Amino acid sequence: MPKFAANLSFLFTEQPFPERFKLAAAAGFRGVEYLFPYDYPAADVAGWLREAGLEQVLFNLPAGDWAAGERGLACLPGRQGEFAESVERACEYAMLLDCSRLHCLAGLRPPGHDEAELEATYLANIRFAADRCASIGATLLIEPINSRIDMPGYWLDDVKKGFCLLDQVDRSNVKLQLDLYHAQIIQGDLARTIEANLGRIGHIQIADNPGRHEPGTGEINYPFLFNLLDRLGYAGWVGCEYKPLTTTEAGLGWRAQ
Ligand SMILES: O=C(O)C(=O)[C@@H](O)CO
Ligand SMILES: [Mg+2]
Repeated sequence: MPKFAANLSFLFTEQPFPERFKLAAAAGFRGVEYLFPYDYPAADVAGWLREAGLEQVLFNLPAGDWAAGERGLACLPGRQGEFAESVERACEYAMLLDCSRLHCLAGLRPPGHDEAELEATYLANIRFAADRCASIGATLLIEPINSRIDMPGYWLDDVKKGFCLLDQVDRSNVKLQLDLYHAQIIQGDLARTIEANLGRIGHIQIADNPGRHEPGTGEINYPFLFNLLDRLGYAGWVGCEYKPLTTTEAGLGWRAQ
């Protein structure tokens, strides 16, 4: 089986954020990821990781005004200064948390700008972020997210577009974050997509479809895909980014199958 990381924005939400680290460790996870650490001092988060014996696998760059509905800054013309600040803040946390993967949200398609302008803005921002990440030994991840159900208006909403952007960015420390739940909604053909692009995939996330619940609750054949990842020698992490159908603990049985 691959290495599974608990996503603490989705799992163990029965308890406050600081408590979730030890719950993840007690449930057998060795790594954690979450959306954002910025509500807490990095030294506190580092302490929770250390006490639980966990590796910090991944978190996101600040993504604009999340509460107001923003979902990243990278494709937004006119927001480059704020984007640069978000890169700096994420890198400060990554160094203190010893985290070598950062995910950069693309943003929602803004009205009044053509596709060429959004793409040029995105590519320039991603190259800037990649070079700063390289200076601390980190990989920058970009993730296709479905815009049909979970994030209407999201700009990077196609898996092929994600791989095409990787080619254009042309930085060896930029990889694709393949969230198999989103990929299933966007296009399916999961096994072939993994097999054809393994070297360009820097992180994987899982949830079943429909519902975004734990593996085994929907149409995706996760035992088959986990076997495939083992057979292909995928050495990265698989983030458990799903909404437990009932409780987190009750929904962990799929790992033993
Ligand atoms: O929504 C997802 O899927 C993610 O991986 C998040 O990090 C994006 O906010
Ligand atoms: Mg995801």
